[in-house]
This record gives sequence, C-alpha cells and structure tokens, in this order.
Amino acid sequence: MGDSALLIGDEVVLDLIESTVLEAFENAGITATSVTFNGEASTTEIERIADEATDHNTDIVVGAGGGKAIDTAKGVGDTLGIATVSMPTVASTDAPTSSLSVIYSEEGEFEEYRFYDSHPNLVLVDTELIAAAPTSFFVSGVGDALATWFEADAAYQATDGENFFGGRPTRGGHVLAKHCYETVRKHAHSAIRAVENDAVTESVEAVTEANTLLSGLGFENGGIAAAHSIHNGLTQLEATHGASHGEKVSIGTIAQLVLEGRSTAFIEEIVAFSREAGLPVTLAEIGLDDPSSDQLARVAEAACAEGETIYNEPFEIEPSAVADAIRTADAIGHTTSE
Ligand SMILES: NC(=O)c1ccc[n+]([C@@H]2O[C@H](COP(=O)([O-])OP(=O)(O)OC[C@H]3O[C@@H](n4cnc5c(N)ncnc54)[C@H](O)[C@@H]3O)[C@@H](O)[C@H]2O)c1
Ligand SMILES: [Zn+2]
Repeated sequence: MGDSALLIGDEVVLDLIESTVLEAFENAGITATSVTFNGEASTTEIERIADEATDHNTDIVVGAGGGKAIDTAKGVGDTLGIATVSMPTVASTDAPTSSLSVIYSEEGEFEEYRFYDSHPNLVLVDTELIAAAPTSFFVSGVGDALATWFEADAAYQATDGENFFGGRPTRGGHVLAKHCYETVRKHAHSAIRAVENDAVTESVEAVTEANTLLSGLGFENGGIAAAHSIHNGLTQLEATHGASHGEKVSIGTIAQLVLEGRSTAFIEEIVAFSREAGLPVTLAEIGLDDPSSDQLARVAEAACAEGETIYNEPFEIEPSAVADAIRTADAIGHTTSE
C-alpha cells in the first residue's frame, strides 16, 4: 500500500496500541507516525488530519479505535486518495467495513453520510483487544448488528428500496444481513459473557465478525431503513449523546418493529433478547428520562428528513406515526422490564 503510514487514534487507543503498531511498521520498513484524534468525525477534524498527513507524505492512513476514529481515517484517505486501513479496537459498529463515513458537527449532531469511491484496503481486527475492551462496546456492536437484517429486509420488500450504492438491494446483501442476524441471535449472549471475562471464544469470533463485517456488508448491499433514521433523529437531542451508536440503534430497531406492525410476541422476543444482552430498550436508558411530545416530534421530524433511509420501509412514512412508534416502543420496553 505504500511506505509511509499515519496512525490515527485517540489518547486511550494510542496508549493501547501505538508502540506495537509503530514498531510493526518499522520492522516492515515503513516509516510511521501517529496523530491524536480529537473524538469527533467532523469535517474540520478530517481536514486537520489530512493536512498532517500531507506534511508527512503519508500514503497509508490507519484508523484505530471506534467508529468515529475509523470514519475520520476513511475521510482522510479519500481526501488524499491514499490507502486506508481500519483497525477497530472495539467491535462496536460496522464502520470498519463500509465505504462511507457518518459525519457529525463538532457538537456531535448527525450531519450527513459521506460516500467514497472505494472501501478500506484492509480491516484488521485482533479479538484479544476486542475481548479486553469494556464490554459495553461489544454490546453496542450487537445493537448495530441486530438492526441490519430488519432494515435490509425492509429495503428488500419495498418496491423502491435502495441499498447504499443507490441500486436495488442485492440477494447477496439480503442473505448476509440475515446471517448477521442469525449469528448474533445464536452467539451474542455467550460471547458477551466471554468478553465480560476478557476471554476469546468461538462465539466472540462469530459476533465480532457479525458486528464488524457481516453487518457492514449487509447494510451497504442490503440497505438500511427506519432503525438508523430514528438513531439519526435521536442524535438531535443532546441528552442522548452519552449513549453509543449501537445503543441508540437498539431503540430504533424496536421502534421500527412497532412501526411495521409486527406481532406483540415478536417485539417482546426482540426486547427480551436486547435486554439480556445489556442493550437499552427504553428511552430513559439512552438519557431521555421524560421526553416531551415536542422532543419526540423533533426526533421523528429529523428521522423523516428528506433523503433519510426510513423511506426504504415498504409503506408510507409520516413523522407522527414515527413519534408514536418510538413512544410505544419505549412503553413496551418499560412493561417487559417490570
Ligand atoms: N461509517 C459507517 O458505516 C458507520 C457505521 C456505524 C456507525 N458509524 C459511526 O460510528 C460512531 C460510533 O462508533 P463507536 O460506538 O465505536 O464510538 P466512538 O468511535 O465514538 O468511541 C469509541 C470509544 O472507544 C474507546 N476505545 C476504543 N478502543 C478501546 C479499547 N480497546 N479499550 C477501551 N476503550 C477503547 C475510544 O477511546 C472511544 O472513546 C458513530 O459516529 C456512528 O455514526 C459509522
Ligand atoms: Zn449502525
């Protein structure tokens, strides 16, 4: 890929991996340096790091950490037209695999999806690091992965559903999304118990692959729908900023199932699975203790903004119906916890 690398990671991540990575580059005859990521995948941050990369004549950018550091690295790679490596140190999202970044304002509000011409050249995951990281990241990844099938299936069923490349969802994407779902349903609880004990088991391998790769391939080729739009809507409320991507997606998934009119038994099954995994199933658990109607209306309006993926659902979308689905999902989460 080249002979000069720039490693991007925040302070926590650099502490964990910087010396190993820089030494590995040195042993391979590649000059390498690192830059501290400031924590937000924003346009300003991408520009700042791209300038640093230019100063260092970088031809390989390595994003290490969670989704935001990796999304920033992908932005830098695209800006400069250089090789990009994703090195997730938590299995918290499917960002490592995809060819897009989710861009936020410096204040952390969702701004846009930025699409690139190519995917990361390499996705490198060490499950020993994944298992040693705080369990909540792994659980968040399960939340992100659990949504993949419901969203891909909605886009597949809709006559005008689109995948992330603006084409029809492919059968391949559809089946990978389903396999992602089956893998997390089968392995998540055992894998989470393992990660709680810093242990690497076959279930940890399976769920890491589901969270990182299957979910990524599934959503890009299969398309996403209401769950992620509701996640984007929720980011409008500052109170949710403490909750992770996967945690907000978890609420989005349950709300999507309500919006789709799924059976009580099925919704309760998914709520019970999510709860046992340690995912939030009520708004209070993502920081919204007592949301007003106005706040939920704002979330729903943002979830239904023009160009949102909620329009991949196979029926007409109304913001009021989305607000009602969120409110009902929250109530179901509360009843099943009592
Ligand atoms: N581009 C895509 O396709 C895509 C897909 C899903 C999500 N996303 C984006 O990803 C972001 C969410 O990512 P996230 O949930 O990973 O959070 P994050 O990137 O905001 O934070 C990750 C945190 O984990 C810490 N960390 C990383 N490795 C660690 C380790 N081994 N031990 C201890 N701490 C560690 C980091 O210091 C950081 O604080 C959102 O911006 C979301 O929109 C993008
Ligand atoms: Zn996601």
